[in-house]
This record gives sequence, structure tokens and C-alpha cells, in this order.
Amino acid sequence: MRIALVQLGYDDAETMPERVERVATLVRATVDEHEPDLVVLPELWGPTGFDYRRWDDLAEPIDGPWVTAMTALAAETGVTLHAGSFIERLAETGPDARTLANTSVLVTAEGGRTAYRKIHRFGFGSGEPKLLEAGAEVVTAEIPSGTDESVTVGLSTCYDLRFPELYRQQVDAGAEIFVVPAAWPAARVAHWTLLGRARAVEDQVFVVQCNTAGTHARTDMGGHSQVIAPTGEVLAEAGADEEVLVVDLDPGLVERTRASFPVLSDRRL
Ligand SMILES: O=C(O)CCC(=O)C(=O)O
Repeated sequence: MRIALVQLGYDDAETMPERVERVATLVRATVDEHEPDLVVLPELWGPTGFDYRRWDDLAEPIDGPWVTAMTALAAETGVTLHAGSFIERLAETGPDARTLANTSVLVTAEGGRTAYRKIHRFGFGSGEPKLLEAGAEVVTAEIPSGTDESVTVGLSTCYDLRFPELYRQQVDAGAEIFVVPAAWPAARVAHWTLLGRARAVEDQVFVVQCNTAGTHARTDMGGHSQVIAPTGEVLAEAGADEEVLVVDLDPGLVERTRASFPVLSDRRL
């Protein structure tokens, strides 16, 4: 299975429509050059990443222009696209009296769609917890792997990576690859790489982490997207700047790793 991670770099000058156009061009070029089965984009790259003062203006419903554009892009290029996340305007006010969510979207070339609302909100009282509803559902999806077998991916977003119990629930739901889009700051990029490896080793899965590059909202982004094998081996790691990372992986390694070192069967619940 070939996966391409688009570690997008951006600043505050580019508008959301300009960035959507640029990303579509990048995805088309990546698919033409590398023929991946799955393309992954980072968290909130459309609605300005960390600039949460603009989220309300840029929020869209799940059937709005951004998701429609990403669905069309997957159909046009014939790939499964994890489009990263956007600010979703919810149809109803949630339990925390908010009408927005940080929602990741995975679309297939055939038009199938899986959405995941970020469960752990980052900001310690400001930003996400103040403005967004928390997701309440653990989400996995079966996607094509480039062979006759499909593969099960678990969806999570950025700060979620700090909460191992979420990933154990994804394992219980059959996840073989954790896909984690992020806008993870440079200041804590060592945590990003360490926690990705930890999740891979403890859950014996592949971890695909697609971060953001550049500087926006006065925050330097950390880059260093990476793909980790179920053994903990780093299969590929990006630098700090915008970059497309392409990696081939064998989903069968999950089962082989678990069979040869069956640590998950020693869990005590
Ligand atoms: O946990 C961190 O250090 C970064 C998390 C974050 O930036 C986010 O979830 O948006």
C-alpha cells in the first residue's frame, strides 16, 4: 500500500479558496507522480489552522463547499483522500452549547465518506474547548489497500495523540493503521514524534502522522510528519518545511508483528 502525506506549509496571507486550489494542484501532481492508494492532508489547513478567531466565519456544514471539493478531488484523481480536518458547522447545538467541531474527513474515489469529530480539544480553556463541541465517537473505516484486501484505519486528530486510551479503542475496533492529521507546533515537535512511535509500539499498528509546516497565527508549525511500522521502526520522516512524503507499507506486518510478539493478548481489562 502506498501512502502520500502532504505536509502543507502556509502563512496568514493566503485565503482559504487560494489554499484549496493550491492543495488540489499538489494532490493532482502527487497522484500523477507517485500513484498512491491513500493521500493524507493535515489538520485545519483550510480554515486557518490555529487562528481560531476566524473559525466561525470559515465554518461550513458537512455538505458544504470544502467537503464537496475534497470529494470531487478524490473522484477525479481516483485515490482515497484523508482531507485532514475543517471547522464543521453543526446542524444542532451540542451538549457543551457549541455549534462548531474540528471534523476530519476521509473520502474514497467512489464517493464514500467517513467523518471523525476531534474528541480531545486543545487549548486549556481557550481556543478549541471554548469554541468547539467535543466528538464522542471512536471512528474507523475500511479503505482499499492496493490489493484485494481492504485495510482498517482509525481516525484521530492532533492533540488526540496524547490520549492512548482512544487508540486502544481503535485497536479493539480493528484498526491496523492510525491516521493522524495535525497542526502541531514546533515547540513540542519532539512529543509529536515520540508519541507517534509510542502508539505504534504499544498498539502494534502503523501510525501515519501528517503535520503542518510554515508559520501561521504567530505559531511556528513543527513539520516532521512520519510513518511508523508496528515494530516501532520509522519508515519515513519529513523535515520541517513543506514536503510530500511517500511511503510503501505492507499492512500484513500488523498481523505478523502481533503473532511473533503477542503483547496485546496480555492486556488485563
Ligand atoms: O498537544 C500538543 O502539543 C499540540 C496539540 C495541538 O496543537 C492541537 O491539537 O491542535
